[in-house]
Amino acid sequence: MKTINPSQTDAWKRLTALSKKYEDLKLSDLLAEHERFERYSIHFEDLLLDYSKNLINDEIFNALRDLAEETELHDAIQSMFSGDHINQTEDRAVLHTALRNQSGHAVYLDGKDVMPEVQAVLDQMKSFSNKIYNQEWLGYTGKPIKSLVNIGIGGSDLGPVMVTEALKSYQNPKLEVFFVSNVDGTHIAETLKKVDPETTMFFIASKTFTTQETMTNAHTARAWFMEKSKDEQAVAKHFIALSTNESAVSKFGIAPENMFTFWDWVGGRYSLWSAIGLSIACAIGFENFHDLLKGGHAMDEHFKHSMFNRNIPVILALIGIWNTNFLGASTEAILPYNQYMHRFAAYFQQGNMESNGKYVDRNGEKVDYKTGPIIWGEPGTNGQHAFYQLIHQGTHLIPCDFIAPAISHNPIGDHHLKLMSNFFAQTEALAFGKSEKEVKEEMISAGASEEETQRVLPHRVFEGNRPTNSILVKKITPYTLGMLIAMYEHKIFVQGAIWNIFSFDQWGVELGKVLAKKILPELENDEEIQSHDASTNGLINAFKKLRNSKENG
Ligand SMILES: O=P(O)(O)OC[C@H]1O[C@H](O)[C@@H](O)[C@@H](O)[C@@H]1O
Repeated sequence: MKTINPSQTDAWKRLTALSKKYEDLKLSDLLAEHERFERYSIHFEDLLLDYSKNLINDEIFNALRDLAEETELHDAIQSMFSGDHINQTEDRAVLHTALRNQSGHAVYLDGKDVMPEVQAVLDQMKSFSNKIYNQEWLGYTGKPIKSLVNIGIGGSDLGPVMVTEALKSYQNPKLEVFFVSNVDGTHIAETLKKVDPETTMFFIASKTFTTQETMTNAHTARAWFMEKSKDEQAVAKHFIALSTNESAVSKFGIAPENMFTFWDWVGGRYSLWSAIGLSIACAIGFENFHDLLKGGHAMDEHFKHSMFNRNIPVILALIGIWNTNFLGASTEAILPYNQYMHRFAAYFQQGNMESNGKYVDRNGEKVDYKTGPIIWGEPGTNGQHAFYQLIHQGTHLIPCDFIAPAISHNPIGDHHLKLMSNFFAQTEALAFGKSEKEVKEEMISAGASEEETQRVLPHRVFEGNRPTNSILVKKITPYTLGMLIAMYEHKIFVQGAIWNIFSFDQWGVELGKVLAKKILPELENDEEIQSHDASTNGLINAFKKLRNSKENG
């Protein structure tokens, strides 16, 4: 991939000028145009993206599309799908799309087709997950497995958690799934209280098989299991590994036949499509897992082959760039109006922030423009009663993605209609707000005095003009969820390509890890510490005093 500084392109300069020219652009004016919805929305299969409630017009959109052209996005997409080592700082290809490739065509990496290996692991996953799902895999006392415990963190946790939660209505009711990620002993302790060693399968999920949190939790789980079973042979029936690191897996004591492999060209935060997704396949059944892959692949094809102005991930990415780099937004909220998707925003917090949280460009130089936004969100309508106040009337511009299914898995009474009325109401309210005139009329007709109306008026006015995307799908099925995940993955990719940063490394997580390793032995005794700065020394020494003090406990 070539390195092109986006802020030096003609399109960027035009966009800067356009942000001044249209600084008074009003969503209420834009949305008065009858064809606005037809022109600023896209259907792809059962998915609809409405991006008409954004502060863009044709001139702005064309300049954004030119930015994509000028920064050679076509070549970047081509490079990723064709297995170039686009993760240059780690000298790796980025081929998670091969894991869900349903085309029947080869995917070459350094001249070798990776599809046979991908298929072999999928076959292994299929046979294992069928046994678990159908209650045919028996534990060391001959009972079927009832509890699945995935031990992993970051990309080896968030994807499996998010998907198993989102697809809970597909789960075999005979199975319960648990996720242990935090090194805080509470996480594993509380989980072990709920499971029985005779009927529990532990999935040790770690790409590197060296991550401190995961290995600590895995050792604790194995010690607990050994204490209960008192049988070394029994481990093979209750522990499997999902990893790229064969030697560390065998050192831990897991036999090769109980290891499900993947490859260095699968980034951790893109790995739910790989063996890391095995807990998903076991919980919802392999066919459903396969549908998830198919949905992801459908979005890959759309992304690869659609023109930029009809390309959902590209459009989302360009709108994000407009909001971030030209309208001053620093954050984006993801708001699924679907309770099952309650971990979706948390999942893309890692997906987006670990990928595009970079201040150095592909030349190793500090960027002079903003890169990845802060991602957060909660399911609607909970968020409405928590943080929407700030989105409506705060001083920050917070572009939001609203996501909802037309059909609920739980069609009870009028719950879904109420949920959806909130979904539609919020984007309307954010766009149009409420004028002084409206507030005045409303208060007077409710019997408020002129004086009271004047006093409260400014507080009850909503400026509006807050941009949103609305994403509607028919139903949250494995296939649709696959499409949605791949849609955001590619949005992140497009933004990273345009921002000229490396989206597939994560050096930023290293420093803290290294320092924690250095500090750990210093905590193992009660000696006073002098080896750090004033604050860190002070904190460590206070911690040592506190843990030894007799008072309160
Ligand atoms: O799967 P592993 O190797 O245990 O890594 C877990 C996580 O570790 C680090 O925080 C990062 O590298 C993440 O991208 C990764 O997902």
